[in-house]
This record gives sequence, C-alpha cells and structure tokens, in this order.
Amino acid sequence: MSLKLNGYHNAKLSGQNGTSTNGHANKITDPDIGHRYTYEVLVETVDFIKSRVPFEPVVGIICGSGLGKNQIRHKNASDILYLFSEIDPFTGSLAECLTSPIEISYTTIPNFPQSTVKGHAGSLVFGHLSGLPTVCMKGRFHYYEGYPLWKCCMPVRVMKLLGVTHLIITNAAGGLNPKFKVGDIMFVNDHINIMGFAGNNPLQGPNDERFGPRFPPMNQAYNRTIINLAKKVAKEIGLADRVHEGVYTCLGGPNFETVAELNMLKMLGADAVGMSTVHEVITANHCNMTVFAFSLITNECVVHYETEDEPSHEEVMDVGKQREDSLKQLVTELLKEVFHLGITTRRG
Ligand SMILES: O=P(O)(O)O[C@@H]1C[C@H](O)[C@@H](CO)O1
Ligand code: HPA
Repeated sequence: MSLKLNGYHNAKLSGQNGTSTNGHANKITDPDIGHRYTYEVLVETVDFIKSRVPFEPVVGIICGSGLGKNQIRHKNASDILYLFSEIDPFTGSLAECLTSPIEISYTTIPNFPQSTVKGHAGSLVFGHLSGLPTVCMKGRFHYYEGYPLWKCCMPVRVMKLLGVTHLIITNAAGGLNPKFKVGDIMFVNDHINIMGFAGNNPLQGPNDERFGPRFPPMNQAYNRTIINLAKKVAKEIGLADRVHEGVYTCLGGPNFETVAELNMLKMLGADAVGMSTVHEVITANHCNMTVFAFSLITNECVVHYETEDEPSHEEVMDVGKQREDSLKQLVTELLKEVFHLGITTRRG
C-alpha cells in the first residue's frame, strides 16, 4: 500500500512540524508519524463510500463481539453486496435490522483497517433502522489486534464525515458488579480510561481542529437523556430487571484479567470490563457526536481463586447470540424515541 493511502499529508495539523498547539517549538517524537490518517485521507475514504451509498447516515452503530457476526446474505462475491430481500428485524446480528441494506467489505474500502477477530465480520452495512439512515460497523478494531488506538478509532471519524451525529456503541463485557448476571445489559454512564493513564489515548499526537478541540471535556461523554430513554424502553419491552447503569473500563487484552487485576478494577469503581469502546467514545466526543453505549454482560468476572471457572471468547459469542433479539429490539425501539425527541449533539 502506498504511503499516500495510509499516509500523512504533512503540515495540515496543529502541533505538526515542530510547533506545538501552545505555540512553543518542540521536537515531535511521535513513532506513528507518517502513518496517521489526515483529514484529507479520511475524505478519500468517505468519497469512496459516498459513491456507493445513495444516502447520508445519521446514526452509527458499532457492533460488539458476537453482535456483528458473519456476513449477511449476498448476491455474489463483489465488493458491494446489495441485499435484496426484506429481513426479519429480530433474527441475526444487529446489522440485520437494517432495511434495504448495502454491505461494503472493509477489504474494499480505501485506507480501512481489517478485522481479524472471530465474531467481528468486517463490513459496513448501510440501511434504515426505525426509519433513520444508519451505518452499522460489523466488526470493530481492537488494540490487541496490533492496531494503535488512533487506527482502531478511524471508522468513528469516517462515520462523522459521512454525516453521523448519533453513535451507538455496543460491546461484550465481563461483569464486575456482583448484581450483574450473564445476559444482563449495562448502559454505560461513564468509563475509566486505564490505557489512558499511561498516555495511550486515540487523540494523542497532533490535533486537527476540524475534528475537535485539543482538550475535549469528557465528563458528559455518555448522553444522559438517551440513557433515561433506554431505561424507559427497556421497561416497555420487558427488560427492566435485566438492565443496569454502570462504569465500563477497558484493558488492552487479549488475555482476560487476573483475579488481582479484577479486584483492583472493582475497587476503582468499574462495573464491567472489556477490551474496546473507551477510545471510540473519546474519539466520538472529540468530534461532537452524541454517544450511547451499552455492554452485554457475557460472563461474570472470576474475582476469587477457589474456582475452576474461566472466561472464554466462545462463551462471549454464545451469550451474544442468545441475547441478540433483545438487543435488537432495544436498539430499534430506542432509536424511534431518540429521534422523536430530536436530541441534538453535545455542542449544538
Ligand atoms: O469488541 P468487544 O469489546 O465487544 O469484544 C470483547 C472484548 C474482546 O474483543 C472479546 C473477548 O471475548 O469480546
Ligand atoms: N474481560 C475483558 N473483556 C471481555 C470480558 C471479560 O471478562 N468478557 C467479554 N469481553
């Protein structure tokens, strides 16, 4: 792949070429220099997608493990997969809720990273959900796959440039809160950015003001109105006793956590632990998207030594499959409410 495709078209960003955002000269030691996506490179990606999708999505959905599985039915092996039958809205993955879907494989999108994890199919699906133009990411990128955080979050910026204002992020997570049972849903009301404690942040490096400010606030990262609506919807569809609110935290993975690590995370105030989402939420807030995120609790974290229980990715995907109908119903009904109320983005 040429440098241009993944490359850095230099000097467009503040903080680049020896000038920091506060005007002081400095020496940039960014190991990713020459590889990060510029605004212009992302526009190239967006132009490609726009040439294949005849509408602008306003809702983006990132499907977590087990919730964005497998390629959906398609006509042939071409890069653009036009799906032609009406799909039962409550069978299959979240992306299968979209009507008249157009599926584009990541392998064909210029500059896009590739999915490597089982349960993460690797395509963008465009269609309508609850009447709203929507793009669904079937397959996200994780740090443990070898992608730096800025690359894991590239699709969030692509969605922003496509027109997405509201981002729904889903994940599979281990339950740390003893009240959580396998199959429960946690509406994320805050996060602890453990990787960020060590300076590993998707916004690290030069800042492009066209995406957002150098120092974005994060105290309202999860839209409170949507969380309240989600609770109301959960009650209406009979899920009241399966939903909670809580704090999500993300470690780099790919190993599941040790008992001591889990007990530390509990003490810090985390209710669920996973390997994604936090950096996507940061990137989305930075570019002024309205964010709603939830975790499907796929396993109870093992927080003591006197057991032979072990978490596994197979269990994670199985629980995703068992709960997908409820999750799809929740998302579909929630979107109807969100857009009925006309919730605006964070900075107006
Ligand atoms: O993509 P998510 O965060 O839903 O996936 C979780 C974390 C790991 O990727 C995987 C572990 O089973 O599930
Ligand atoms: N830990 C980290 N990530 C996870 C877990 C877990 O227990 N379950 C699903 N994703």
